[in-house]
Amino acid sequence: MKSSDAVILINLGTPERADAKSVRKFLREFLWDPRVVEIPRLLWWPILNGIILPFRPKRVAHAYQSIWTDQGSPLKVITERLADKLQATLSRDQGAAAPKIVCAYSYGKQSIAKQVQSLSSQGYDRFLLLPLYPQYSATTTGSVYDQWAEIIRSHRDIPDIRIHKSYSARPDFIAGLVQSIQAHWQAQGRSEKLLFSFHGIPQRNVDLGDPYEAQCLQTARDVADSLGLESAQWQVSFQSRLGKAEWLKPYTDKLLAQWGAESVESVDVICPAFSIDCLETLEEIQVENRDLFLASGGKAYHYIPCLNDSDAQVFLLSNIVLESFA
Ligand SMILES: C=CC1=C(C)c2cc3[nH]c(cc4nc(cc5[nH]c(cc1n2)c(C)c5CCC(=O)O)C(CCC(=O)O)=C4C)c(C)c3C=C
Ligand SMILES: [Fe+2]
Ligand SMILES: [Fe+2]
Repeated sequence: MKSSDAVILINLGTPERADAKSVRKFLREFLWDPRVVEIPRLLWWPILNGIILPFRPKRVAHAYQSIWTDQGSPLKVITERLADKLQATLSRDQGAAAPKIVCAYSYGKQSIAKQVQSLSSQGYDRFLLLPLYPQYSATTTGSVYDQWAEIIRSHRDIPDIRIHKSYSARPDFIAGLVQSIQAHWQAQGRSEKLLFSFHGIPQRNVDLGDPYEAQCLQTARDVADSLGLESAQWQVSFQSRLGKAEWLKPYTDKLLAQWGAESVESVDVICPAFSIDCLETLEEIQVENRDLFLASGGKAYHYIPCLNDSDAQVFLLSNIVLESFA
């Protein structure tokens, strides 16, 4: 490692403000990425512009308002805080050789290309792109590879840029999740079921070769094994689907409603596809799905936060950084 190394922590991105206009702008860019929605452009354009963008932003802006903080969107606030902590830890341990840590987002402000350009102008010449997606999917990490290829294409003297593809089964990632669940159990007691709710993707993507589902199942199994759980005590599900096509099953909301109706009394939910708490965890899982479970007959529902800027997350990422530049 040398002092001209830099790490770009990459997250999905988020609207600039919690209003319909900002959400529309964000969704227009995000949902137009062919990695995210694989429907042919000629078919997708009228659906996006005629059905989704005129109506969805108002409803989603409401959801964002319910989680917004004085500093902005939780996804951005916590990602930046994590970068600061990682920088402090690496600077403490590596001194002058520590790499510079910054954040970038696939959609919205602070793009990966802009960060590479800004770091290059400051003299940094070796880059690690570190997408904060533990499990690889073409819909998320694949799109970071596309942006990496764009950067390469636009340079004559190509910069040294490496990417970390995934970390779904790394022992330090699994240990971080295990510690977080155990700490939750110590503080709040243990529920009847532990649910691993991952962000969904269309079933078709998996049929065409996306390894995301297999990596999610691996993460969950490794954590459950480390906790010594029996198969009846835990389950995997998939949340946040969009549109009418079939997505990965079982669906989190349907499963929770079914459990409530079947007299499952209490559930702990953790979302290991998300490194950082965001709309999909803080609103959909912590509020919407809690209400659903309780209304269906469940008695207690606990959401276990993402690793966020915890020591376990900083430890995991600093290990990845040190290995990448070794
Ligand atoms: C067509 C759709 C989508 C796919 C495929 C998809 C995959 C996917 N997304 C994440 C992580 C996040 N998604 C977030 C929000 C979000 N996701 C979609 C659609 C797809 N995601 C939408 C439309 C939205 C916006 C909110 C909404 O309109 O419902 C976020 C949170 C952003 C925030 O600002 O807080 C994250 C993070 C993963 C990991 C993933 C596949 C593996
Ligand atoms: Fe998403
Ligand atoms: Fe959602």
